Amino acid sequence: MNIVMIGAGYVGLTTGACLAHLGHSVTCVESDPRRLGPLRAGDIPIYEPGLADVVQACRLSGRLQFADPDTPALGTADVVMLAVGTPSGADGDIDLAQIHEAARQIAPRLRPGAVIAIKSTVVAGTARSVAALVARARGAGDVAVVSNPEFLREGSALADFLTADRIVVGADDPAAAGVMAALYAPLTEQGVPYVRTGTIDAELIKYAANACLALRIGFVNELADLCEAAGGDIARVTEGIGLDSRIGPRFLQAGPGFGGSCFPKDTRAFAATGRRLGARQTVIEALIAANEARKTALAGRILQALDARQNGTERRPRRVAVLGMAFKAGTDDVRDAAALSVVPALTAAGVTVTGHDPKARDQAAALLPGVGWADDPYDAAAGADAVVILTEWEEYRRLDLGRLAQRMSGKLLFDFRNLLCPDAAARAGLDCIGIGRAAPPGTTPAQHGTAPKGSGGHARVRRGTGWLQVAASPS
Ligand SMILES: NC(=O)c1ccc[n+]([C@@H]2O[C@H](COP(=O)([O-])OP(=O)(O)OC[C@H]3O[C@@H](n4cnc5c(N)ncnc54)[C@H](O)[C@@H]3O)[C@@H](O)[C@H]2O)c1
Ligand SMILES: O=c1ccn([C@@H]2O[C@H](COP(=O)(O)OP(=O)(O)O[C@H]3O[C@H](CO)[C@@H](O)[C@H](O)[C@H]3O)[C@@H](O)[C@H]2O)c(=O)[nH]1
Repeated sequence: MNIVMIGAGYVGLTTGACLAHLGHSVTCVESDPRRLGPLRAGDIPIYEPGLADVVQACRLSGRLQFADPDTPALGTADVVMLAVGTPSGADGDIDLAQIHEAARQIAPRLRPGAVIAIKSTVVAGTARSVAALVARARGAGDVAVVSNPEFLREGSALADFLTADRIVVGADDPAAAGVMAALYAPLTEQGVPYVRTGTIDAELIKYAANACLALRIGFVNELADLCEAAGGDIARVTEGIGLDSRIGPRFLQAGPGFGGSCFPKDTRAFAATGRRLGARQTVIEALIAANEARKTALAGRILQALDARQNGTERRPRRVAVLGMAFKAGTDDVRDAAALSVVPALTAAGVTVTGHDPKARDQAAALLPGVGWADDPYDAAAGADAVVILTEWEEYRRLDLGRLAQRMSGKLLFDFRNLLCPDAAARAGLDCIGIGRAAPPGTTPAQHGTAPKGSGGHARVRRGTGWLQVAASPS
């Protein structure tokens, strides 16, 4: 089939390359020259493991091409997929401007019977409103609009697409449903489950899936706080609950709070949809607040421990190495990453920050002025009072703690991904403060702050009898 993919970002590029890999003829259309330029030159403008090889192979086979929005490929497309951004707008609700703009651009140029498939994450009712927009632009209702949400994760996007847990297609038009079934036949013939619904249900499935996964993480993060307070160990507790087959072991890793381009924005849009339609999602509203407060409170925890290590009244400049800018390992994406909350709060408190990330340094540097950058974690740690791990990169899991300790001037190690063994850290002379387990003797136990109403986006972290004000994320 002839496919045109509008938007060659994390989803469009991966999905387009995978559809070409499955035998379709795909043109990826990109309006941003900073992305289109490298793609046309044979480079990949994002980091996604394995993607460069698939793109290269499909280009050479002639099944994958890159074009600007003027491409004639639109006129012969069987399916045009929209994989443009759907960021948060006012009040957390979705901003559909890119979807509407793309639909307006392509509508007059499609052949009758073509199908528009919305791959972007969009709120319930979007496919229907886009169908009306397209019909108005064409003066005819001869192009159907279906919902085909994407469930891939960054860092494992290829495998997530090619061996998906399920494909969801929401189509209100039977002929369009048939076209989509043919598109995905190479995967469904290999046993990938295929869920056919109406457009509204498909749109709701996407948000419900993300909300459900985010809730697990929100729950396990608060459970970690309880473990710390009670003297438990979150790893043992999640192992114990995860063996219940109704719960399962995945997505139970406590950490700095969920980030990325999807969970924060999609939970906000889900909650906003509930408010707009008079069906409040109060559980999700609480989750959003808890997750934001958690990220903000991390910096308070670091500052509190640094303060506790200052001797007497003399205050000397404090230095912190922050390892991990990406919102998770395996990607260069920093959207809503914990680092974007933690680092500005540290610098606002007068701390000198040196950052490191194996893939996301450039993206982070553009958003974090005033931060120094190091090429490896040991250089980042040089002279640092504390080292803070925010992303679960494999190279941080394998850190040589003795070497790290030698480079540092202090001995605080905040392992906010629980990558390291506290005993090994102690042997290296470091006080390793993880998530959801007892703090090492002599270090300050966790005290978890919240961002109370009217705090203007600042979190207050309980500190002795007073409150420490910590600047919130700019994101
Ligand atoms: N990133 C993920 O892991 C993921 C997974 C599933 C779903 N989603 C959803 O998929 C959508 C895209 O996400 P993303 O992370 O790939 O975003 P992205 O910002 O990386 O990519 C979107 C691309 O679309 C391009 N674009 C916008 N308007 C265009 C137009 N009219 N013509 C051509 N190109 C245009 C932009 O320049 C950009 O490169 C969002 O709705 C997101 O919620 C993302
Ligand atoms: O046990 C866990 C799992 C994840 N996270 C965090 O949760 C966030 C999201 O992680 P993940 O879901 O792995 O990455 P995404 O690439 O954002 O993928 C999510 O968002 C996509 C966009 O909607 C969906 O397609 C995917 O199915 C959904 O998993 C990151 O900050 C992770 O560090 C945890 O803290 N603990």
